[in-house]
Amino acid sequence: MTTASKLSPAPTSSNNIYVNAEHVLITPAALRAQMPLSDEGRQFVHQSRKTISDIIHKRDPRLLVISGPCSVHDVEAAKDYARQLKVLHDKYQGSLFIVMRVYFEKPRTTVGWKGLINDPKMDGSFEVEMGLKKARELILYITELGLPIATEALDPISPQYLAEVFSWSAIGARTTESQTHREMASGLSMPIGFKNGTNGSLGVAINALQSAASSHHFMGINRQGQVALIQTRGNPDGHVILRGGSAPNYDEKNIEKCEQALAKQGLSPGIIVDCSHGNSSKDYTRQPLVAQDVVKQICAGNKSIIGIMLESNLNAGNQSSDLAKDKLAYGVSVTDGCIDFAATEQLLAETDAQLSACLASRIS
Ligand SMILES: O=C[C@H](O)[C@H](O)COP(=O)(O)O
Ligand SMILES: C=C(OP(=O)(O)O)C(=O)O
Repeated sequence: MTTASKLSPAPTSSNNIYVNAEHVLITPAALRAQMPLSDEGRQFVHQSRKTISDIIHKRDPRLLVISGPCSVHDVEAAKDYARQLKVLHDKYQGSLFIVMRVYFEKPRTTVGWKGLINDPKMDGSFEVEMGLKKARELILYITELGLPIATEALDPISPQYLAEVFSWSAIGARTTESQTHREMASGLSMPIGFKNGTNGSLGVAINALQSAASSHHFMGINRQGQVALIQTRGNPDGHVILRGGSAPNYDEKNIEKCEQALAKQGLSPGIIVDCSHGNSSKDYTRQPLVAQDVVKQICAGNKSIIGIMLESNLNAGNQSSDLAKDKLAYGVSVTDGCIDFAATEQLLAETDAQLSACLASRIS
């Protein structure tokens, strides 16, 4: 110990040194009571989850299509997108099971806007309670339309507020290796896809599948917002999402490599191809090319590919999330670039036409 004269004054607590403030939020139970999921909505989510599980386990030969904006920042534009996607959902239900990508939480490489829940006004005011309410309002609306919803499970607390409405979730490339996310996935009620790592590593996703299929005990919150010991059974509907890394990984060789890695661990081969991110080399216009290649593989006999993911919005490209509200273009992503709705519609029409011809051969 140095002498007292050399010591700086001790803080009054040795904890929270770098914490500026804490604000207590509405509890999950209170939010759910204020904005309830109807009985019909619950039944719809249950049925949608079951359909996705059937696709994963090859009891349903259709292709799962997860399509929607990289992130939601404008609830009205997202509703507009949902209404248009619902038409395609119904039209192509013979060959495709179309689910809307509704991403509220963005994992950033360094820093940046972290999504509608974290900062709904996009101005650094971080009104998280407003974000949770806007998110819940949107997913209840989409459910009422009769369109299933997919999201990324990033924050380990938000599922108590929203997850009852989601039919599918992803664990992202930046968190697939995280024990916290694997534990959370082991208790989530919907099928969960694990992305390969941002560097392309497949091993982290395979390890995650094994972990999330197992039972875990960990600290979390309950519906009343209390810290609780959560004990899970393990999620039986895990699968891999190939999203590419420094190079794409959707080609036949990489799909085969993934099938072999899954088989080696005794895991059933369920693979979704994310047509964006590393697989499009971050060029959104390449997404249809990726999807077409994947559909070609399926029609050539591949049985392990169960779905595709598209980053799609009303309008093409992206714009900065730093723009003033009145300068933001309608229906354009503020995160990764997206294909527009017309391109999405054309791609899904082509996919339906090609798959319809080879669907029967997918039933093993
Ligand atoms: O899907 C979205 C982005 O790729 C992800 O959130 C990372 O974004 P960033 O690298 O711009 O932070
Ligand atoms: C962040 C995403 O993807 P990834 O985790 O693959 O980077 C995403 O799908 O929005």
